Amino acid sequence: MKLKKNIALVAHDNRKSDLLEWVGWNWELLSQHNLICTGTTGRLVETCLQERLPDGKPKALSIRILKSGPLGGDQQLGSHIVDGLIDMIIFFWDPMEPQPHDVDVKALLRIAVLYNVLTACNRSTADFLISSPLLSGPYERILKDYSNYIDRNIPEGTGLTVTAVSGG
Ligand SMILES: O=C(CO)COP(=O)(O)O
Repeated sequence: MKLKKNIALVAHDNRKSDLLEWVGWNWELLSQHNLICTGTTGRLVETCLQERLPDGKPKALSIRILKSGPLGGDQQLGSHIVDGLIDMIIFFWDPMEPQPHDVDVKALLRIAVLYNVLTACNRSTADFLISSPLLSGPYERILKDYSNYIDRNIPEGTGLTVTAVSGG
């Protein structure tokens, strides 16, 4: 993990105001990192940060806006995790309302655990993550070795040939 972190920011509609308040509180620190957001969250975060940047500095902001969550944004973010492009996720998901893309949300949270990505789903955890002394230095994220799984024997007769793929 480099000094400049790749931080994903995502919130469901009922939690967007909480996330924006948190972003507003931490704007100075956040604007020093690369931000990756799902669609609607991203547009709101961008506006929130641009309003706070000193005049003439909006270009200093590094923010990538993916598709909206229900339109595939969570899956895009999951794919970024698999590719090693995300260091931290601040994901204020809604514990009180089902989402049309609940399966995508679950998949995103699963893949974040699998790849040992820092994940905060509430404000207290987000506060602890953003104020961690580890944030301002390089950090080696330990990845579990899944080579036994990758090299597992597939029972004969499936018609499948398992070929090792570099990097798993
Ligand atoms: O639904 C989301 C995450 O599951 C967030 O999507 P939006 O940021 O597009 O609202």
